[in-house]
Amino acid sequence: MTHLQQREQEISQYVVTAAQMRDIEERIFAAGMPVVALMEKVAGLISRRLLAMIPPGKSRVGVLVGPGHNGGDALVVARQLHFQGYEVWIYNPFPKVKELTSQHLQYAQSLGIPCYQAIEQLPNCDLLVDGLFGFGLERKLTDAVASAIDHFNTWKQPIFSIDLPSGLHTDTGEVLGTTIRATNTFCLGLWKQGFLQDQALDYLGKAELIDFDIPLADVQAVLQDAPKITRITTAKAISNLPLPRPPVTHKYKEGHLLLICGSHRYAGGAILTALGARASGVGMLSIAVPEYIKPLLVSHLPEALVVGCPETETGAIAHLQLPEKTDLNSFDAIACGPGLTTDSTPIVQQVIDSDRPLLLDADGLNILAQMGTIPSLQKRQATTILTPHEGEFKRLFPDIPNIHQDRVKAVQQAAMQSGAIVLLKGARTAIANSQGSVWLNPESTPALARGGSGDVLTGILGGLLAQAVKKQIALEDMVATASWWHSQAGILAAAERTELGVDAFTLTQYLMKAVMGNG
Ligand SMILES: NC(=O)C1=CN([C@@H]2O[C@H](COP(=O)(O)OP(=O)(O)OC[C@H]3O[C@@H](n4cnc5c(N)ncnc54)[C@H](O)[C@@H]3O)[C@@H](O)[C@H]2O)[C@@H](O)CC1
Ligand SMILES: Nc1ncnc2c1ncn2[C@@H]1O[C@H](COP(=O)(O)OP(=O)(O)O)[C@@H](O)[C@H]1O
Ligand SMILES: [K+]
Repeated sequence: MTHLQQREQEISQYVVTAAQMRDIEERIFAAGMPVVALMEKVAGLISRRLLAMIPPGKSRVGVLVGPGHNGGDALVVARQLHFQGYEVWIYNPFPKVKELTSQHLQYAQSLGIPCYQAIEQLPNCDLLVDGLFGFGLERKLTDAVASAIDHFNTWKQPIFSIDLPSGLHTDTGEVLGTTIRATNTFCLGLWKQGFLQDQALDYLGKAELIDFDIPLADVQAVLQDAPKITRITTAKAISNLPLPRPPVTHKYKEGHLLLICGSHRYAGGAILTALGARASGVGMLSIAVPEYIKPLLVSHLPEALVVGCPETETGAIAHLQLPEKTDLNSFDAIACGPGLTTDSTPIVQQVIDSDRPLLLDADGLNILAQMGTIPSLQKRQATTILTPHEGEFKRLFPDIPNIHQDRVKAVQQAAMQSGAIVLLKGARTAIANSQGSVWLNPESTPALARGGSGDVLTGILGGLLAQAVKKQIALEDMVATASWWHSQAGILAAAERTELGVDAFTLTQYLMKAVMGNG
């Protein structure tokens, strides 16, 4: 691996808030880096990326300049594009701007770059560079600036945002009044938390990190006391996989997973979960289902040990009937929930009472919510993992408000309340443990917004957990890896089959490819 690749891997795993970014920046300036030199450097990197991206023949550029250093960055970009032969117009409606920004504005004007205060004066451009606000935005946008942003959003031209689409909250990704809808965003220095929150995705366009050589020592110095927020990178996710296997091993050393899933009503969910578990490489897979659907599971997964259980009148599992000499202690991990219906309450209680690492999903979560025994999870001796989508999350944690406003905070609170590792599903899945550490999945695809794709995740994760227990890999890391794997398989499948082509069964068929392609 080259030095640059290593740097890219390291820097891309950090996620910061605006306050942390400011502290990091201050350390750099305090160490002697001149503010003006850093701005010149950062804007130079932005210009270089822009020049590589602007299609040939597109030479008319509008540059939107705000009152702070985001505006300063934009002015340096404007000057550099001007020297590259582009026709540049500046839009700056602010009567008062920061000192450095003001100097750049003065110099740009001295070069003959026109600067306008009113939108109407801005001629038709091929593209816009948005330097209105970056991480310094604190208040809601109103009045003239807000209507200017709304106006630019009606333009058809591409908009390249510097650092953040102007108007977006750096930490929560919330729209502060209104926000530029960017086609591309150049996130400066370190990934900001808002980039990994669902509500920001409509505005970010294609986001990329512009690394401007922030010393890792400064990042670590600022982040050490805060709860650790990690962006799940491919390199890290792959390194957590139980690969390579030791040459001398046997099936029980590679983890034994018990899946408890399915009902007459939801037989398919059991198959999808099991196929996800199969792809995880788990050494032994046992699947407890209602007796009636046992033949179905056997026909799909001939390698699995399928345990038919007595049924309720409604066709749900009434109670577990494990084979002779087997009890819950025989398993390295248990995954329980997909397709159970809410008639399998005693089973959920039984697995909670066990001392095995336990993953609860779907109806496992609904039953848990009905029982109202979340605090009792704290007493479990082994790790509990909850994987709710937003609906399940609200039923489980009704007192955590505003889940949409800040999913990172919501998942942290849920993990602390329950003592469990909580994986909150979504476009940008967020995972937290009870110590407040968070993992965010930066890439996924809306192709996964389909019934059954969560069942597949439960299978992958269950299978990885069983292996992690055997290999003493931190379970949090496995939860992060499972989330990454699930999304990458979706991305790969969607690339080959469009976003309409990724039904949950198809997704299971892309799981191995996703790892092989990144190995
Ligand atoms: N992170 C770094 O180390 C670097 C940051 N730089 C740039 O500096 C930016 C941050 O600069 P600033 O701290 O000056 O902040 P911004 O440029 O994001 O904007 C803050 C300015 O907007 C005003 N403001 C805030 N909310 C407002 C509202 N609702 N309506 C009207 N005005 C409002 C503030 O009073 C302040 O003047 C970054 O986003 C980035 O573009 C780069 O220049 C260099 C390196
Ligand atoms: N817009 C989206 N972008 C990316 N991933 C998504 C999106 N919508 C849903 N997903 C993912 O798809 C899965 C859906 O799971 P879930 O809601 O439990 O479905 P089901 O219960 O039908 O299997 C989750 O892993 C979720 O993160
Ligand atoms: K911006």
